[in-house]
Amino acid sequence: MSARPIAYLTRRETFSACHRLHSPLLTDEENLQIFSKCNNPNGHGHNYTVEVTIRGPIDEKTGMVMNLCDLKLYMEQSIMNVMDHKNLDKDVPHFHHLVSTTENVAVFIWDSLSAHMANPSLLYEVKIFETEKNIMIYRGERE
Ligand SMILES: Nc1nc2c(c(=O)[nH]1)N=C([C@H](O)[C@H](O)COP(=O)(O)OP(=O)(O)OP(=O)(O)O)CN2
Ligand SMILES: [Zn+2]
Repeated sequence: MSARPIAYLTRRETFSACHRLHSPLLTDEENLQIFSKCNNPNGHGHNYTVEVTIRGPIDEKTGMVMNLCDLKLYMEQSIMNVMDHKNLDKDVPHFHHLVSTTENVAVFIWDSLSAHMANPSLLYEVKIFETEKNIMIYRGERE
């Protein structure tokens, strides 16, 4: 029996949210110095694009790594229902005490997807375009 080919499957979603960069671990002065305009108490918004990539063997019977309908559902549960048209800092409990940088948003999405997926070991990458110029990647690595 020959080894099954490994493929990568990506689905993209976009969501809109507002936030303010303010860390509870820093003083008000430090927050202003580090985050400058992004520390404005009025907050600001982004149209985020998120790409979730699945990596795994192509099933010989279904011809799929994962059914895209399942990935769509996982992304709705983990991303769209939780963050779309929300204030990340006020509406998402995870960010009540954690600064809502895109790095932290990416880790939050990874952990949330892992909790919803039938086989979380297939999750390969979460990539977020915060703006057209600012892009974050998280692959579940920790040190
Ligand atoms: N490491 C991080 N640094 C910054 C983050 C972040 O999430 N991680 N976030 C911000 C701000 O929230 C915001 O995203 C910065 O936006 P802005 O400077 O407006 O974005 P652009 O670089 O695309 O804007 P231009 O002014 O057109 O260059 C800041 N830092
Ligand atoms: Zn921002």
